[in-house]
Amino acid sequence: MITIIGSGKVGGDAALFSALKRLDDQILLLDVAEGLPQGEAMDINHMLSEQGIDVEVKGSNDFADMKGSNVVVVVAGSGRKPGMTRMDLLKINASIVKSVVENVKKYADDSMIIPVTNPLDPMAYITYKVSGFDRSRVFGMGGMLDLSRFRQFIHEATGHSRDSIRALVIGEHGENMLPLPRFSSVSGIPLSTFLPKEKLDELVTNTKQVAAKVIELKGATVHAPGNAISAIVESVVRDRKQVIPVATYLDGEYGHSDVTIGVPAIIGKKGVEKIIELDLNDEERQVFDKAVASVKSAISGIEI
Ligand SMILES: NC(=O)c1ccc[n+]([C@@H]2O[C@H](COP(=O)([O-])OP(=O)(O)OC[C@H]3O[C@@H](n4cnc5c(N)ncnc54)[C@H](O)[C@@H]3O)[C@@H](O)[C@H]2O)c1
Repeated sequence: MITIIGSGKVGGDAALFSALKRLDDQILLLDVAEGLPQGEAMDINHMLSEQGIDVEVKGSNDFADMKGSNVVVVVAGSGRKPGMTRMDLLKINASIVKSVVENVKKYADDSMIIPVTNPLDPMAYITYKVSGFDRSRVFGMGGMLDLSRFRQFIHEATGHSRDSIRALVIGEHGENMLPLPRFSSVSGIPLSTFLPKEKLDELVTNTKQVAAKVIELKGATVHAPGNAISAIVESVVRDRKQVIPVATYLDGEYGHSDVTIGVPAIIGKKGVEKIIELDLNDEERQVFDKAVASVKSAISGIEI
């Protein structure tokens, strides 16, 4: 069973995409808001009925219902309002994530947890610490979404099919994210073959800023994060061993310890099966280290 805790905009969409991809026979939506997960589940089940898909989506306010889950997505909490940074959400969401993870520990202590609530990297740290799970079982979704945005900008700039574009974004899911043109390609051919440096710099800047633009225009980002969650869940449940940037706990990798930050990792049925260490150049390393410092500073302000 896949459990999604937080049945708001992103949680609802993650359930929808997961059901359409038939990632499990049972998907549970949990929320503290009475009626919301039940209504969301009914709405999705009605759609699945027309599609002829035998995935059962259930909505509940009872955390005990997550017993038996192999994957738990934590997307409970407030979202960014226009003008807010992800860090503004830190204090509000830290206590929500702590209490939710206590429940995951209580009812689904064999599961993997995918934190999504923002600010993502500190929330992934809280999740890791509060759960006490092995670090391979806690990996946050942030970079997967950022890379889909980077991919879209590359598609717009080159005109090449989205299918042929591979992109990578690591670091903080926030102001210090690190889109990596050097590790992105069109059909395996480096991006620099297609676009001059100034254009690549522009795409990097746009990738960092576009979430705020979507929030300004429609109030929240919904479909791209919902889909990105389902992509990570898919790599786990189908043991695809895809290389996906996830916010996971570093223990010496990239020269850092005791911090949770976006790095590329092989994601399969055992969760994070291997962290891939890229040979970053000086410029990239500087941004990555700044991201680590930013997350460490956020973490230091939270009582766990
Ligand atoms: N990591 C990412 O890439 C990414 C992308 C988009 C959104 N987010 C984050 O995801 C979170 C949710 O965003 P949203 O737009 O779906 O918000 P939303 O307000 O639509 O939904 C959040 C839901 O969480 C529920 N909730 C609050 N406290 C809870 C608790 N203790 N237990 C269970 N449920 C609880 C609320 O009732 C609400 O239904 C936000 O923090 C947002 O910033 C992260």
